[in-house]
Amino acid sequence: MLAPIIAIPADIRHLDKADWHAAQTQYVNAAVKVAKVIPLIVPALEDGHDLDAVLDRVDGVLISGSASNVHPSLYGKVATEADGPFDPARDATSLPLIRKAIERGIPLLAICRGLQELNVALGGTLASEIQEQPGIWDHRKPPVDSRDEMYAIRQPVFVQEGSCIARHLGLAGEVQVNSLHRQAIAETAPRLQVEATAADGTIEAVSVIDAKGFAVGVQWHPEYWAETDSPSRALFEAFGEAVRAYAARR
Ligand SMILES: N[C@@H](CCC(=O)NCCCC(=O)O)C(=O)O
Repeated sequence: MLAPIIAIPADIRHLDKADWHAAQTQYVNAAVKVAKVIPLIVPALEDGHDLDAVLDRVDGVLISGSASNVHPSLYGKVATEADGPFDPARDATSLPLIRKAIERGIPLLAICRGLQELNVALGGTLASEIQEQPGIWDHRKPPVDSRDEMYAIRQPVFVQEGSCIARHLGLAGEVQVNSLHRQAIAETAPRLQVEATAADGTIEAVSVIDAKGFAVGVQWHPEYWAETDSPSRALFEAFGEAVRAYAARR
């Protein structure tokens, strides 16, 4: 059987005086080496996309993290400069892609910004600069140069027994993860079930209620250590299995 294909919506990045449609290597590597699927990077378009044409041709969707933030207008807030940087083309591509994938039952794994997009796509809201709230840790990207240190596994989250994410991770209770975010879910979308939290109450994992298949989001970055960290590997292997099962049915 040919390796199934997944869609990864791109970011718009500016490099060499040009705009690029880009995805980070860590997501591609986790997809290819652990989930054993072929990622296609989907261009981020503010308009003119035919996402049904994309979804007719893929067997899974992986929504990656990004340093940019979902535009606050998409969850009913007035944007301030502090809420940036923004990536409207990414928003315009990811949010409808998420809704369509859920509707079609295409396996969906949403990571960090992807979890935040999942929440907004289904009607939830986000909080910014969460570290400034009383009792909330600093979940931001550590100010270091080495990416391995930046993505170091350094904080416990607590996974609910019997949850979808527990099944995919192969464990429940405390699991150690990395953390590189300054936003988080504020109001959980009606169709999302919280399945893991940090000790400070920050939502760390959700699943889609009544999903037709694999449909979870995590605030941490399992892709970065997917080859070596057991829960990270288990999550990407479970995603790959769901994608292959979808491909076989399709
Ligand atoms: N911007 C959002 C989402 C955070 C996220 O996806 N972080 C990944 C960092 C990627 C990088 O900087 O290399 C937030 O801050 O909450």
